Amino acid sequence: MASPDGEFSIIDRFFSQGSANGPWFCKGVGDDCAIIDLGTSRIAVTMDMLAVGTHFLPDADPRDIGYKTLAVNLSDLAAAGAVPRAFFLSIGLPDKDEKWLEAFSSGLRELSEASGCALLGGDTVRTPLQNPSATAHSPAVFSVTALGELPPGMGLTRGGARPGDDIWVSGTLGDAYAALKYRWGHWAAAPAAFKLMRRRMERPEPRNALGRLLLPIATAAIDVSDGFEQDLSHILERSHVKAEIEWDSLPRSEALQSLPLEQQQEAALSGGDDYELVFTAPADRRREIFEAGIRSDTLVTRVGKILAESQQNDGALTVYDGHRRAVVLKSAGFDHFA
Ligand SMILES: Nc1ncnc2c1ncn2[C@@H]1O[C@H](COP(=O)(O)OP(=O)(O)OP(=O)(O)O)[C@@H](O)[C@H]1O
Ligand SMILES: Cc1ncc(C[n+]2csc(CCOP(=O)(O)O)c2C)c(N)n1
Ligand SMILES: [Mg+2]
Repeated sequence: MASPDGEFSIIDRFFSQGSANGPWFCKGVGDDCAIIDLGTSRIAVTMDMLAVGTHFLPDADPRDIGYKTLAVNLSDLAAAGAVPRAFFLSIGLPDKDEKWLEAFSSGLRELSEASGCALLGGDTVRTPLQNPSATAHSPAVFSVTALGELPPGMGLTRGGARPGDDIWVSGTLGDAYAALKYRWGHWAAAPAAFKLMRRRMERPEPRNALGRLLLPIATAAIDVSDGFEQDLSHILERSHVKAEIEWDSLPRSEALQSLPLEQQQEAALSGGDDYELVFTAPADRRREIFEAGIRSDTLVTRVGKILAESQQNDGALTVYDGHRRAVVLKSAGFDHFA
């Protein structure tokens, strides 16, 4: 459920009314991508802005910052099932730090080449430091707009889940958040486990190959940026359904499983920064989904079921442990303003 003081209430109140004003048929604000229908084809468009301090630790490697800035946008295209084709980059620089720019642009280029998504334009401005005595002088904000291609009439959204559908997750959940908690000094982990989890935080793998294969199979999809529970709830709201999840079936890495259960639950259910896909599909498509997982070399795990809105359970989403007791969540997930 969105907080009345949070990020989503700002979007709802001030920025959700515009989609009827233009001539392009497009699904309205509220999905991972705007899907623009040009008749003979469709284009999925997404924009994600990132800031040092909010999305990256102040000492993050600028190569990883470049890589992740594009990766999180490709992840939104994956959630629509779109093939990444092009992106635009805006960047604010306090000064001309060539070493930083070299590293940032090489990380960006690495994923651009690997994904076939080309940098076609952007904007570069000076963003003076507000506090001249600040020691940090590396660029602070970057924004990418990414465009992906969809076949005519197609495109996954958050809105198509139906009662009886299975709920699936790609990859594993919780590693990036656990790495962040370790870096903040809040949690402990063995060095080898931290190394694996840190990689997941620094270099998320957008699931575009899987997303593309799910296009004719899945009924709804979203990528997990703000936390599994919160992001699945967006599917539930927009599809007007409820859901139940089996905690024991949620995919977790061995590294995460080395942490105490409470920490695993906080990280996997509400941590965020995973950039995995959560998607729904009818139960008779299971074999095709496993095949899509194999073809895209991506782990796919069935974690729960979509219920009708009228079906009895306490909230829209209940996560059950192995004894059929509801798992109580410590946090509602990431929100910039809540
Ligand atoms: N300032 C804004 N103006 C118009 N629409 C907005 C604005 N901010 C967000 N949105 C829209 O609100 C919806 C939810 O945004 P949100 O950023 O949560 O989605 P997301 O990009 O999938 O998530 P994340 O940013 O965590 O990757 C999206 O459809 C997005 O395009
Ligand atoms: C320094 C630091 N602090 C916090 C986090 C975690 N984090 C930041 S933004 C976000 C959600 C997605 O963002 P958005 O909704 O803007 O796309 C998450 C889970 C991090 N990675 N680094
Ligand atoms: Mg998204």
